[in-house]
Formats: sequence, C-alpha cells, structure tokens
Amino acid sequence: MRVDIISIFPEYFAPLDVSLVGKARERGTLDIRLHQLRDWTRDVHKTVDDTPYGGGPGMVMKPEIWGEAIDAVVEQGRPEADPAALPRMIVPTPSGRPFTQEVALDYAKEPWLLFTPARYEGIDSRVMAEYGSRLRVDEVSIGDYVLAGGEAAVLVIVEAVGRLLPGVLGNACSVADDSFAPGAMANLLEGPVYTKPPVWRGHEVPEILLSGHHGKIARWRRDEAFRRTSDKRPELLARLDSDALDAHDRRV
Ligand SMILES: O=C(OCc1ccccc1)c1cn[nH]c1
Repeated sequence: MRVDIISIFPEYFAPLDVSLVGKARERGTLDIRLHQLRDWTRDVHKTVDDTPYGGGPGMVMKPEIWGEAIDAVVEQGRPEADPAALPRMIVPTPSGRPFTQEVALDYAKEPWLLFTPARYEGIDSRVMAEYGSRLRVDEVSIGDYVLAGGEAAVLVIVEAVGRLLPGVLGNACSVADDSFAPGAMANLLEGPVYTKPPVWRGHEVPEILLSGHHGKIARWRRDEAFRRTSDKRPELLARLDSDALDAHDRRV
C-alpha cells in the first residue's frame, strides 16, 4: 500500500518509523511518503492560511496551496503500471463520519491512500468539492473532540489500517479476534486477558483459563465480552444481530 501524507508538520509522522508500521515500511508492505505543504507556497512567508469569510475566530487553510500540493502528489504518485490510478483522499475532521474498525478494514483494501490533515479551523471546503468529483474523498472523525490538527488522527488511522495489512502483524489471527472484527465476537469489547504467573500479588487467574477445556474457555470469554460490553458500551449490543444475541441468551 502506498500512503501519501501532506502536512505543515511532516516531522509529526516520525513515530511511523517505529513499531508495527515501521516494520511494514521496511518490508515494503507500506510505502509512506511525507510532503511539506509549504513547499507549494509562493510567498516569502510560506502562508497557508487566511481569515475566514463570514468572520469568526481562527484561520482557514487556503485552497490554492492544497490544490497545487494534491495535484503534484497525485501526479508524482501515479504508478507507471497504472497511470489512471488515483488515491483515496482521507481528511480527518471532527465533522467527518466516524472512523471505525469497519472503515479501517475498508481502507486496508486500498492500494493508495492520500491523507490531508488540516490545522487551524480546517481546509477551505472547496478543496473537498474540487477533488470529490475526481477522487473518493472521505472526511472521517476519530472521535467527538477537537484537535489542534489532523496529524494525530492520521497517525491513529495509519496504525489501525497498517496492522490489518498482510504480514504486518506477527500473529495474523489476532486481527480476526479484534473487538470489532466481523464474526462471533463482532461488536463486543475484548474481555480480560491474563498471562503467567498464575498468582500475582494474591490475584489468581480465573480457573477456567487453566482448565484446558477450549469449549468452556471460548464460552467464558464470550460471556465476559458480553458482560463488559453491556457494562461499558451497551449501545454496541444493539448492533449485534439477533442470532448472536440468541446464542448468548441460550447459554446464560
Ligand atoms: O480535530 C480533528 O481534526 C483536526 C481538525 C480538522 C478540521 C477542523 C478542526 C480540527 C479531529 C477530531 N476527530 N477527528 C479528527
């Protein structure tokens, strides 16, 4: 997967060189290219923002700079093999659709992602309109809060997507076991996890997990996931399809 990130703080993405995502880069599974938005400015101050039309606090990012930067990155990034290839453009913003594991799985199938993290009050909306017709433009939110810029959101999205790529995670099946991965445990929160020693400061590991009864262990884990989900995120249970709920109810 090819990932282009255009930002006024490209150094923000240094953490992508470590951890899982770092290994994927070494393996070539993930090809991340960083671009400094100010490289496309033409004034001595390298201005990327201006006051908002209609008044109000803060500044808005100018459309011209973004337009030149996106055009250049799309032009540069086109694989020789497929000159018609276009990236999926992802714009982190509090006013976007929620970024979920389902969206991460969808992004993990893309050959090319282009991230355009905004600063200030956001990017002039005409940029999304201009590219919305040519590229798929997704405005996504990683949560209901406002950050100073979209860079932290890009780190979150790249990590959530990167760990789904083949070969990035050591133990592939743990992706299937994710809280929000499709399947039996879909939309349930992870239950408690334990490892050695069997007793730590007087706290014992639940007996069932030491029993070796895989069927009972799977059931215990599912019940714990149900209990934790109904306790912390009851609204997620509403998402469960009826037979998943029936399956649980039949047992308790
Ligand atoms: O704050 C965020 O992005 C930066 C941003 C973009 C546009 C206007 C203000 C701030 C964000 C919060 N959840 N997901 C993204």
